[in-house]
Amino acid sequence: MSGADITDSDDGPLLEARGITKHFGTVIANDTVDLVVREGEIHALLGENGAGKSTLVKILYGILEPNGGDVLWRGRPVRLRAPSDAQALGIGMVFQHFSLFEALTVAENIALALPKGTPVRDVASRVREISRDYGLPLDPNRHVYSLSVGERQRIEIVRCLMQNPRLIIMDEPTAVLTPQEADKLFDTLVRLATEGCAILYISHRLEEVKRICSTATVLRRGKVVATCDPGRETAATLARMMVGADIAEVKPPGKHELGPVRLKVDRLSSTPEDPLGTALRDISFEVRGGEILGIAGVAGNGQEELFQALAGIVPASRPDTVTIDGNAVGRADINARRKLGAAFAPEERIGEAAVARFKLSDNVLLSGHATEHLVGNGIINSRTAKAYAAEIIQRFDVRVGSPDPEAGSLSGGNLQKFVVGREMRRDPGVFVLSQPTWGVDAGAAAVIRQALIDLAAAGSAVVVISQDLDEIFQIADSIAAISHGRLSAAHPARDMSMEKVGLLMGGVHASEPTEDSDAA
Ligand SMILES: Nc1ncnc2c1ncn2[C@@H]1O[C@H](COP(=O)(O)OP(=O)(O)OP(=O)(O)O)[C@@H](O)[C@H]1O
Repeated sequence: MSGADITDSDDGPLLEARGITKHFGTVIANDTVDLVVREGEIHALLGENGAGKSTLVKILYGILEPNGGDVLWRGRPVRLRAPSDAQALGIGMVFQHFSLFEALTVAENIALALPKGTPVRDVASRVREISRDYGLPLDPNRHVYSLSVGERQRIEIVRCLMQNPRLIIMDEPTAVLTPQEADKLFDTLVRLATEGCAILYISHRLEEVKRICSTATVLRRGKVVATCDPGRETAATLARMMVGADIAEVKPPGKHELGPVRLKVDRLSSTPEDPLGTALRDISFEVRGGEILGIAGVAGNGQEELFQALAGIVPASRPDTVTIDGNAVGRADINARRKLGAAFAPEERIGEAAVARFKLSDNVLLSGHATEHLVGNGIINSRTAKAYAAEIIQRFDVRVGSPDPEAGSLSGGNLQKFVVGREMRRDPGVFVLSQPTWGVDAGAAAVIRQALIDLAAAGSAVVVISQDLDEIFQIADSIAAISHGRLSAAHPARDMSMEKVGLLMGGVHASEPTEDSDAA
């Protein structure tokens, strides 16, 4: 793409949404929303969870049809019935969850998105060109399974760029990236913007919005409540626009005595069932009562496998590989571990943590049935389950359209609040969470982080597996990093810096020799 072929239109802004309204049953997800996106601007779309951001961009990309309002492209009304209509205009979208085939190469994956019959060889040379021009290093012949999450995202971006877009929509693109990868992405976006391409950018990370976006439209409960230049705001003023009130500051864990070891992992190694998974190699650590251990790492380095081993979803080879409050549970399943007072909140909300077609009260049963008297004599106590769901909704400010909706109708961040809240209400003695605030807005993230700090202060042992280093530094007492299935030693958070953790995430410890003593 060259800057020369992008001409400013006298007809109107690149994209304009006028009075867009979208209902889901009784929920008004977008309420007469106006939005103007101009050529060459990086435009943030901000709002707390459930504010209507995803709904709006799905309408602009032709995935959803609005109930009312108009979309104008260069001043002319357009109807977007499918993504192909949006693409034909020059609108591209980079999704948060990538739809790539692991067993195919980069070039083969991209060819699938192009008109039939485009030779893979031609695609490969275009990929090389684009990746060189935009500073997006990508080898077209590599297989997707061998790539990091950052590299996978680059495929989506290159795929998008091959269609010569005038507007790129990005939904939380940095949530899965290391700080270094995020910096590279920002360079690319700024470069694209200089060439006239517009970017509509959804992010809950307000500091990065301040850094790269020149305009922001703020949504609250489906309505536009502000447009501003984020560079002239502080993260706090932006958050206030989103929420309509000040956000509570997370109070860092004060000095406190640690209790006895509550979770112990001893020489955990594993061979993944999934050939594309990561083998865990000789992982050992301890977490005491009162302690939050933050495990940093780029996705795909064994986090999922570690979570599954801790939760008992995949049993270890020896009972004493995992010990909870002195009980050797390495071979025990998740319910046996829950009965010992442990709780687990996985990264995947739909499928693993919650069932989309179940009501929230039924989702309470999913993890609570083993421990909470929700099932007696084979009969489900649905009244109690409903009361628990209502309690979680209230405490974690889960935004719902009706008192007990299906999990699948919640926005991503609201479902995450529900899942974390469901486990938290059981006051677990050992609590393991993966990406606890992924996709959660600043206000709700503060509530979740504070709740974890308070839980630890009351004597629980907490493990937070997270790619968000700000989060780890905000809440953890000690920090380790996982890379290529190996876990570094844990260090007190006060002795760590972003750079040190970044290096560990990059695997400086992974080449240290260790004995694989527990390979299953
Ligand atoms: N398919 C659906 N069925 C019912 N309600 C829905 C559906 N999709 C979205 N909603 C509701 O519409 C509202 C807006 O949701 P949307 O996903 O657009 O919010 P968001 O701003 O993108 O939130 P998040 O930051 O959590 O992703 C929410 O109340 C949500 O529950």
